[in-house]
Amino acid sequence: MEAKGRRAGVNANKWIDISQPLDERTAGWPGDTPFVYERAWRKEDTGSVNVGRIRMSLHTGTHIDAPYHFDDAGAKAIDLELDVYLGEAVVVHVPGARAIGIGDLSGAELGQAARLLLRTDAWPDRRAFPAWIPPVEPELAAYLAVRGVRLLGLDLPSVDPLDSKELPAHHALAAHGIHILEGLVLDHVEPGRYELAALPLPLALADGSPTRAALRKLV
Ligand SMILES: Nc1ccccc1C(=O)C[C@H](N)C(=O)O
Ligand SMILES: [Zn+2]
Ligand SMILES: [Zn+2]
Repeated sequence: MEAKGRRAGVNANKWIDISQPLDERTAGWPGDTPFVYERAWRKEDTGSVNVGRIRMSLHTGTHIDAPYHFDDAGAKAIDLELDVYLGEAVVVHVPGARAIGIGDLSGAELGQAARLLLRTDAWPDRRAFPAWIPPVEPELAAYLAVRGVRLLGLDLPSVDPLDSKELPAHHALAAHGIHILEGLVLDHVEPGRYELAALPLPLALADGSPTRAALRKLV
């Protein structure tokens, strides 16, 4: 007989939410479409149900970038391989970095994980868009690709400087087959090995997708 608390769904090793809540106060990219939820139909009126609709930039809160975001010939959200967004991930703490490069990861245990999540702590107040973020150095892409990394996630709204037009890190990562997950919440996550789930929506034409990202400690 299974011990109490060990049944499926009541496991002590719970999934941890690492997503930003989406509401009117979520800090979007300056000038981009703000998040709005509204009830298209109200239960008072329909007699049966509330039916909501949302309007938002796909790059709001916790989201993935489809390559089409920065490459007109790039893959759309629906085309992205599910395996990239499900599986073992390593969380590495890189606090206080001016930029995130190979040197910041040399001491880290990347192990066999194909997914690397960087906890920078550089966006402490997520209700306001940051004035500055530490960018990912494009040279990191080749270093990670050699180690088998296929997804780079971080607790920042971009992997490039906020005013960048060339987006060197986005392009370098894509050129090395590394997908991008932005806007994570990792304040409460200790470095280590986890299982990650962060699937994009099957948006057929889209340049990105919001995602509900979650981690579970690997034991
Ligand atoms: N929403 C925008 C509007 C204008 C210019 C850039 C963005 C971005 O979102 C860039 C960011 N590096 C991103 O991939 O999420
Ligand atoms: Zn994005
Ligand atoms: Zn991006």
